[in-house]
Amino acid sequence: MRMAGERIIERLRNQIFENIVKQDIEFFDRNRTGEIISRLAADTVVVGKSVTQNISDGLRNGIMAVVGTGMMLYVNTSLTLTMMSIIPPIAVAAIYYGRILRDISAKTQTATSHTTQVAQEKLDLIRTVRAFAQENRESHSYATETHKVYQLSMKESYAGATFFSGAGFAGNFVAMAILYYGGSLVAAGSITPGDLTSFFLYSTYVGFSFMGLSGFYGELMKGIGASSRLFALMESKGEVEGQSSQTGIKLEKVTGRIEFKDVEFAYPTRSDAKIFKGLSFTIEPGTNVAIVGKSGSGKSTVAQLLLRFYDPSKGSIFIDGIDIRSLDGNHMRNNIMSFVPQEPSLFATTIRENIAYGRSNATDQEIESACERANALGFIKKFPQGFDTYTGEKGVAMSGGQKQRIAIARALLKDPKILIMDEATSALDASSENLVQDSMSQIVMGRTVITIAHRLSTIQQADFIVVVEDGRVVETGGYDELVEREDGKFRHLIDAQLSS
Ligand SMILES: Nc1ncnc2c1ncn2[C@@H]1O[C@H](COP(=O)(O)OP(=O)(O)OP(=O)(O)O)[C@@H](O)[C@H]1O
Repeated sequence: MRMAGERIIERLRNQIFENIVKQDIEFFDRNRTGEIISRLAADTVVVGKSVTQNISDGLRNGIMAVVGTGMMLYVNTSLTLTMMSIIPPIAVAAIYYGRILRDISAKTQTATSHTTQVAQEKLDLIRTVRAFAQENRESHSYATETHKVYQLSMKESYAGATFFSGAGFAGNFVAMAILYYGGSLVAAGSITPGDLTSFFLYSTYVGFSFMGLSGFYGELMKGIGASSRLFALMESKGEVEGQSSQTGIKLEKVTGRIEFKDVEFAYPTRSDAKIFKGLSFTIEPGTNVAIVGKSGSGKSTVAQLLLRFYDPSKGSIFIDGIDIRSLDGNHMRNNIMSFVPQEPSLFATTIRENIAYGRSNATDQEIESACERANALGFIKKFPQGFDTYTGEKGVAMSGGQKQRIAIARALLKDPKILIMDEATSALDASSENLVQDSMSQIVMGRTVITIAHRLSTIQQADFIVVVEDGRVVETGGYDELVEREDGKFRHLIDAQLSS
């Protein structure tokens, strides 16, 4: 029974995590995922306990109660009815107790996961906390959260103490009633002293079984309280169909032509703030294009839409003339595109595993070659442990520039037809930036590259520049051509950057 229960829980947990990983990006924007994950773990423990331990306890106590009652009836019916008079009030009390436990359990699970979320968030930002000398404030906020869990646990204890002491008192009262009534039956010669003794023993067993069943019911209700969130997570589905599904067209031969056509978009969490109001531009295969614009103009959002983290509310995005909504999202991201995010975060593992992420079968030679093209090989080889160097949680043991070059190498290893670099050189110092810029000719070779550029100094090598403003494309052209336009938008951006 226990093994089967554990297997059910294991499957449940894996399925739910799989479901969470496949949610649309919006799910992660809306929810505090740390809280969900810790709640998932806490809920699974409670439900697991409920399924594995209590079902076997429940079965054992149920069988004992039925057999014991049969034996009691066999000895004496009226004594059995006296004994049974205790059941209706205890059953009613048990139902109330179960409901209270279910509600407290749900609240405790939420409070516990919130506590973990608070701790995780504060510890993730420990450098900021320390830099602003806010350790005491954060300790206090954690203590406040744990106090809520404590208060709920106390409530659960009070409810348990009230129910079990009440039930115990009623049980003792009935035991005395049986002795009194049984004694009078013995005195009247209706039953023998032996019958009364055996009846009393049976009733003790039955009493214990009923108490066990009440406890089982309480634990079951706790499990139900904890499982409601698990089932909600299992059933939750994202709004962007197919974002992570493996259905749709799998493009095998891609030239890398990209077209945004009349794209309108607002982030689901801020649906009234339109980022794009008819964005249209075309990128020819094999070109190196820079998207520029003021801060907050939506440059990074272009990458998010192209990667299909979100779908436009109007208009379409095409790759080689095919609407990306009809493509297999997984296949597209795995085989056609690579992405270097604005703030590359690394997994807490070795440099090698970070680079091979997404292509775990890559050979050492392929990894080295990708690093060479990203100008990362030099610094990696200087580490005593080379590719086996541990990058720290989220890559904290690497400098910003090193993280970016590792992220570029990771993207290049997949040899994508479309490479999206979201300000990929912003954390590099001047000399590292020059190194990456020097290797740009190797990076762009044979693919379409979209550089989402904040620092305009980094885009001189771009074949084509797209200027975004107020949700639309306001200018396009080559670097020299745009710089020469006296009243041009790009020229204004350059002037503004030079004077800042
Ligand atoms: N996940 C999100 N949910 C809601 N709004 C968002 C989200 N991400 C970005 N935004 C908003 O969308 C707008 C465009 O953001 P985006 O990051 O695309 O700008 P950007 O041009 O890349 O800016 P920067 O150059 O400063 O990085 C901003 O106003 C931003 O606040």
